[in-house]
Amino acid sequence: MIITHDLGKTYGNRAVVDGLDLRVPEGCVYGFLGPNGSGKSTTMKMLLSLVRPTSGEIHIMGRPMRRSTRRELLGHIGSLIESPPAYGHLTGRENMRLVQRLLDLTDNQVTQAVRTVRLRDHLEKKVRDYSLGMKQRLGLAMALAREPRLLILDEPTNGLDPAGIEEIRRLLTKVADDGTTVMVSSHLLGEIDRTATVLGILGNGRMLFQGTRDELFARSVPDVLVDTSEPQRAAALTARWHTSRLDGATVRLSGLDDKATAGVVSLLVHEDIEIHGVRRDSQSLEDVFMDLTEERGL
Ligand SMILES: Nc1ncnc2c1ncn2[C@@H]1O[C@H](COP(=O)(O)OP(=O)(O)OP(=O)(O)O)[C@@H](O)[C@H]1O
Repeated sequence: MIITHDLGKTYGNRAVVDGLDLRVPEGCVYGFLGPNGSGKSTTMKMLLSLVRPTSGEIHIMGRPMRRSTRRELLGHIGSLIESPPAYGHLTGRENMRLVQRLLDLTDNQVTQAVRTVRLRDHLEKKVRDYSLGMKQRLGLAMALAREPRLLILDEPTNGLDPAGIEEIRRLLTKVADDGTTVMVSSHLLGEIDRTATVLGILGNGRMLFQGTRDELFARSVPDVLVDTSEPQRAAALTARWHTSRLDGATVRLSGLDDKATAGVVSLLVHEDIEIHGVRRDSQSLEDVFMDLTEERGL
């Protein structure tokens, strides 16, 4: 649905987005993750022609994004970038009517969008009296009303309470089930992890990882835990080659593959250190994400 080649944006002499090759498959929920300032918003704005790329190419729905194709392509894309777009002094219904006129939509399209985000009972209220979650849902209804093939959402869960976050997650899954491809950004893995079928992780404007959750897990090497009667000495001996730290009576070693683990065990045995157990720690996806982003010094 979205393919970019070497997409880049430079402000001054700073590359904010650098050599990005995005692959967003049709029909997926693509979770676009990265710490604050990593370039997610800038990338999404380039996809929407709100920011001009410094380099690279964008293909959406199999067609290059150019001046000649932009209007038509954008007609198939719904988006929510930064704060919710509605006017506070108007009611939800009045805001939806504005969008309807602007995009020449049918009554049915508007009704359906409002039903999807479950705002039917709040349409007569002024938007300034909406909660943040309701404002986000109205923004989503505005993006959905045109029945887009692609939905691009920048941090839609930002600032929401757990119930609001759950509501957005549920909505995105439903929208994707109905056939719309969704690209959604967040700086918190936990907020979109279970909703996203494909993940793209950005750090300092570069793609650190792109693939499924299983593929992300497969790339990670869980810590090795060594139980021993002499943890201090074992940690000191292994610290020379590996990141090791004491965890009570256990030495925790990071980044060891199977061969390196065998090397460490053999070293400790050679030094007459009694080993009671060696095992791999279990990891959450959050750990993997943190490892990946911290590794690159973000
Ligand atoms: N118009 C601009 N001029 C100069 N620098 C900019 C401009 N827009 C963004 N930046 C810088 O580019 C970097 C990436 O910003 P961007 O908003 O794309 O990141 P982000 O990953 O979306 O982060 P956040 O979650 O904080 O929005 C930031 O350091 C930001 O200060």
